[in-house]
Amino acid sequence: MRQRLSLSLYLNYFVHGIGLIILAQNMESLGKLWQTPLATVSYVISGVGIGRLIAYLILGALSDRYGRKNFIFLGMGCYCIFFLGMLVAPNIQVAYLLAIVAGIANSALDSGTYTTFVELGGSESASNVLIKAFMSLGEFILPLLVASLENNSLWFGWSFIFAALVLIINFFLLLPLKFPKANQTQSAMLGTWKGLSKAKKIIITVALALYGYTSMALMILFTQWITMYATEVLHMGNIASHFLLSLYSIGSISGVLIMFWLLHKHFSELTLLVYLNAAALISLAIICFIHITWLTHLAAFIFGLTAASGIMQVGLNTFLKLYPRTKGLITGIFFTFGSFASFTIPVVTGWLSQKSVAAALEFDLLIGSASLILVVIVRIALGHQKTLASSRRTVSLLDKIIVRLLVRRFKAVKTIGLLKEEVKVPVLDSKREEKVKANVAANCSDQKIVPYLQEIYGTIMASSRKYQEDKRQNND
Ligand SMILES: O=C(O)C(=O)C[C@]1(C(=O)O)C=C[C@@H](O)C=C1
Repeated sequence: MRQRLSLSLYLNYFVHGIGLIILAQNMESLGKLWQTPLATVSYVISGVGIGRLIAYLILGALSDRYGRKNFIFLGMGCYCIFFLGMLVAPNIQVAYLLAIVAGIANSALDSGTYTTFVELGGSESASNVLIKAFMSLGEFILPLLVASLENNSLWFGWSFIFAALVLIINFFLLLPLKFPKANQTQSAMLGTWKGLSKAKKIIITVALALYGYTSMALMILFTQWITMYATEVLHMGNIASHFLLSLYSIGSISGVLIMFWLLHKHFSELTLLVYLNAAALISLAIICFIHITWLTHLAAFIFGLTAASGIMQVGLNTFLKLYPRTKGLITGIFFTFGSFASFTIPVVTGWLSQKSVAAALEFDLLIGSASLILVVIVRIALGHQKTLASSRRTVSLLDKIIVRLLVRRFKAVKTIGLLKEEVKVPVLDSKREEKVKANVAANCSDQKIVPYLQEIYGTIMASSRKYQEDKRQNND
């Protein structure tokens, strides 16, 4: 059941990946449909950003109250209206409204899905990072679909209908599935805020919200300017310049898979964020300052591998863990900051590019530095988090070591047993046992737990005796 639910949630994001670029990929056909120039179609795309900006906060907060499933259905419904409506939109005004509906769809899906994955428990960060992988899959497949429709002289609208159909099928798959209860404090998150001063809580909250902006801005700015930077500043050819973006995409998909694996291995999320943001910044600096072709290629790949590996999703996840009772609202706040980035970055960099394209890309260094500083602040302020899950990991690790040591102890006990047998001495040696318990007390740094440890040693020695006696009886 849980797997079916996850799969359906991911399928929505495959369609969302298509939705993200379907207008840009069909600009010419849509321009003809509405009899408008390309620039006007591009203006319609900005409606998606407006929709997101309006909807995130409201829908996020509402999803805490009215259930995740309803909001996922709302998102799917809005996306269907967008995909099918665009094909019959009579004019640019209606198209703009539909673009806003797509933005609302995006917000509704996000506020219902990211929260559900956290509520499903388990390796929730890894799940939320996989959302990014499904988006990339949609973004990868749509251009191929559009190109093959074009090559076969088929109607461009089929790609829109394909996306709507997947959503309709998914609606029926999702309908019977049960969702986990919303906003239950997950046991794995207990104690996350414990022991933090109010000032620290405010600092962490503000830093994570701002990270919603910087982590989104870092990617958007790069994808918007890298091709032009390569042609104008690095004097690369047309194909080589476009290839940089492909390398970034390949890096991104690989990065998401690596991130998924690392999170499954229970790597510390915040430590990962610090390393990945640092690596993204270094690769960006290489592209900006060291103009050697092969190095630029490698750096573009590494930038995708790090900056677009789902570090935004991991940031959101940390944020959600801190506010387990208002996850929808937190998702809304985080993505509102992200939407604000998709709105302001094109404006700021457009203005900077009037000076030079290099200045536009170099602005990403500033964003990357801010991102790194923010995750370092959160990392330091939160310190080493002692959650139920992390403490259990520590216990498991220590148990592994203890078992190894006990195996060695039993080997020594076996030898003692054989030696005692040779000289016909009984197995039980009460004096020696008293001495062992006294040693435990002497070696223990916390006197309060001495009686517990001595009790454990009583059991260990009883088992040792039994082991020695069994060996005697079996003559081995
Ligand atoms: O030292 C011994 O004589 C042992 O056999 C080992 C050991 C122990 O586990 O430490 C086990 C049984 C004895 O009663 C005392 C100690």
